Amino acid sequence: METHGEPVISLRGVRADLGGRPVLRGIDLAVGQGEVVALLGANGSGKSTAIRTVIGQVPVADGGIELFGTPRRAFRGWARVGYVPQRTTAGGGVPATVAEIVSSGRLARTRFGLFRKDDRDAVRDALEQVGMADRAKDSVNALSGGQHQRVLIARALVARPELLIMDEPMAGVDLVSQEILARTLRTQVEAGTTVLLVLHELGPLEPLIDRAVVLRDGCVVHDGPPPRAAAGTLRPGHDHVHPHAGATEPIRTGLLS
Ligand SMILES: Nc1ncnc2c1ncn2[C@@H]1O[C@H](COP(=O)(O)OP(=O)(O)OP(=O)(O)O)[C@@H](O)[C@H]1O
Repeated sequence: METHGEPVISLRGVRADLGGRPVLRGIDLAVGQGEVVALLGANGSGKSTAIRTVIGQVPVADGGIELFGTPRRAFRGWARVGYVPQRTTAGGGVPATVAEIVSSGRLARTRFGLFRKDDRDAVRDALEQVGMADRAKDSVNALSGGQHQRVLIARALVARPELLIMDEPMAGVDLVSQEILARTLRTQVEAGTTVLLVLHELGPLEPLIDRAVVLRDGCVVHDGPPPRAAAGTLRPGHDHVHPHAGATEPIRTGLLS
């Protein structure tokens, strides 16, 4: 997939260690403006770690990361980036309302932390996009997993980011919420938002994905057209042999093994 101008995200030779063990072993990855790139791979292949190096939550042992053409260490434009973490601890008993959680994503865009009409409108718009406007005053602890995920996505969208980074947005999400999330993402992509997302399988997001990058054991083993889910090869525990467009040899991506 061709990229347009300077990449929005660029990783070059990125290495990272966790618990004294190498987890990323020289990752090269570029995401161009307006591109939608899926990061795929088996459990433990380093997908979450890769995106956490991008947002600065995991230190880089070697290599370089740039965001919007600026070295990550010098990057200050975090209001341009929306991040949806893996949904494990989110909410975790914190007594916050849906509107409060979403508003927290707007702070970087407010002037002096004061919420003006624009900011309140943005919170309402984001909640409407994910179909949660009628739950604004409810405690997040009263929500289902899928509704919770919709709130986290609204929080990422409320600052109107140019780049959206999401870690398994569909994991543990019911069908209704999956459809709403797919629709929300389509709206973002149509508006030109750049997207990097970790996925376990392409699923309902497949039509939106421009490129798939497959990790295995901390290395990129495929970077190109998304593997065809329709071929029925995305079975957990099996190597996925993907016939690369134009290549004569099939590429063993080890998608979910
Ligand atoms: N904080 C940590 N300390 C030590 N090791 C870690 C830590 N976080 C992750 N790891 C290890 O790093 C490797 C990659 O983990 P990572 O979460 O990036 O994988 P993943 O591809 O996102 O997997 P999953 O699909 O299960 O989310 C795994 O072997 C994991 O056990």
